[in-house]
Amino acid sequence: MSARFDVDAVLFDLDGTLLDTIDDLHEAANRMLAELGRPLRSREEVRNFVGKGIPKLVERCLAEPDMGAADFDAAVDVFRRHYRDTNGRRAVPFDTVRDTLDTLKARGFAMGVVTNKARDFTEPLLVATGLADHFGALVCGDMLPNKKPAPDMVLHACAALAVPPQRTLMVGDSANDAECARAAGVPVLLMTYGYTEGVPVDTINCDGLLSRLAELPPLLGC
Ligand SMILES: O=C(O)COP(=O)(O)O
Ligand SMILES: [Mg+2]
Repeated sequence: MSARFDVDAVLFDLDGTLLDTIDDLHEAANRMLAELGRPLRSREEVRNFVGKGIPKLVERCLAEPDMGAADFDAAVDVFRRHYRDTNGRRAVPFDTVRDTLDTLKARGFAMGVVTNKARDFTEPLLVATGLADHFGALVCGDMLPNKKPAPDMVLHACAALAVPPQRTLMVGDSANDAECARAAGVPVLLMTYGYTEGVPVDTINCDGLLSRLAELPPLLGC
């Protein structure tokens, strides 16, 4: 089968692309808000707040621009304490993720995860969901100075996999992934079911949309 993308490596976003993590994030956010005496957030609100890492999620949940730095840092610590407990409890791979990763691994593709989630939460989550063994590179939001949408994390993952950006494809769910990949010179596909910070996915500049990950292997020639 001819490949639409002639690549050796595939990089995946995590939240909203490989894993449905909203229930765990929502519960941790509302435990934090309850502990701080603030109004709770709906699942849909938290879904729209995910994408730029934990401090940004906490900032969006609180929506208190005048909060001092010390209080804000304390709120982030409260969120982290609760997320350590909820992380991985209800998170599950989206439909066809596991089988597709197995297929690509068997076909010899190098694979990496590029997520704005912090490393301390990403590693146990990949283990809890049984995905950890698929990836030769893991680049998390607190490992480099610049998170997605800056290109740094994708370039770092390419270097770690020893595959040049022009032989790599990114699969994500948000404008953060699309802009990051584009800036790194990597083509990018977006899942239609993910977390887009409230932006309609079909308005984001990318190389194509997938409604389930099983649509990916044929585009890579398998
Ligand atoms: O932690 C986040 O805000 C989003 O994580 P992601 O980059 O895996 O979508
Ligand atoms: Mg995402």
